[in-house]
Amino acid sequence: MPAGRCPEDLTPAIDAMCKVAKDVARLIALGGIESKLAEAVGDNFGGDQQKALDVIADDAFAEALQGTGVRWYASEEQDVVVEIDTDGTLGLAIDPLDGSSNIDCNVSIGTIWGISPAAESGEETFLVAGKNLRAAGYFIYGPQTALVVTFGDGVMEFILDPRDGLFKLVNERMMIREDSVEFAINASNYRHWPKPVRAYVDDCIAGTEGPRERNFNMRWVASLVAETHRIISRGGIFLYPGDDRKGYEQGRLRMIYECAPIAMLVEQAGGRATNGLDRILDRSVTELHARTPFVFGTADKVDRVAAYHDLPEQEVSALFGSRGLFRV
Ligand SMILES: O=P(O)(O)OC[C@H]1O[C@](O)(COP(=O)(O)O)[C@@H](O)[C@@H]1O
Ligand SMILES: [Mg+2]
Ligand SMILES: [Mg+2]
Repeated sequence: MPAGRCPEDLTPAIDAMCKVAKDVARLIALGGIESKLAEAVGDNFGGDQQKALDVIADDAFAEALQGTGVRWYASEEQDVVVEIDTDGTLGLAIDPLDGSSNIDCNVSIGTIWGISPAAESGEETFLVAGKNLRAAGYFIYGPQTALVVTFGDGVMEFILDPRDGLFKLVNERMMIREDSVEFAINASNYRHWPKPVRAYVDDCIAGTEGPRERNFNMRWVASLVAETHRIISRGGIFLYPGDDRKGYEQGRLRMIYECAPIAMLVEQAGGRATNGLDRILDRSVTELHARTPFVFGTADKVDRVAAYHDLPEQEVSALFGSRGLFRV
């Protein structure tokens, strides 16, 4: 990363992660030729199947972060917080490989991370509100490998130049556009969603004939990183609500190493990130792998989702779908 763009005490950790991201990108490019990266190798603490690349990426980041000032390492792929460097002053939370279900089909995947001040224990470091984060970012491994990062003063985008292996600054201040008509949600779970979420999506789908009086478009990549990159690049809204499936009461996404870092990036790009109602960065969880419902994107769209939660019961039920209160 070019000098002066990153706080000095974070530079060794960020540089180390950039080196690993380059290796991971190369490994992904060789997937299927040299190794079977999507092969199932076990289960993680959250009950998800671990793919070979999940474990390779986790090992590589944990090793590279040694001696970079990181004391506590909280990873999706580790049962508990790991102490890397007793003298370190930082805590690093990481989803080493996001979008694992896309490894075998050549679709964008990524790495999400957030850095906070280290406290005396791993729990005290990570079981606090996300507004404590000093930096957050993701690497996206797609047609281009990119780093999108914030240190609390806007969001920068760097693209990896394969000719010299350097991350080059291409966007000094990414801002979420407000005019997008795209929403992202896994619609196969429609019947499980809470009524306000169904009502919100019903109204998008109703298009010009519904209360929104405009047509919308839908995208679902199933890689949070890819979804975030699209929304930060051109606007829209993402929803992964809690639903009535067993184990999905708080949705699917994990607060500490997925939602909080993405929420910081989204806010720094002028957007909003909530659990449907409340700001993600004001909330904390009581377990390392705890999940949270997650809604983020263009501010007015995210606010609108919260407003649907405040509508009276009859306004969000299927039989009274006119959303009269929104029309007046
Ligand atoms: O398969 P679903 O339920 O649509 O969930 C997709 C979501 O799960 C995730 O893949 C979870 O992340 P991991 O791959 O790191 O477990 C997100 O990237 C994505 O948004
Ligand atoms: Mg993930
Ligand atoms: Mg993951």
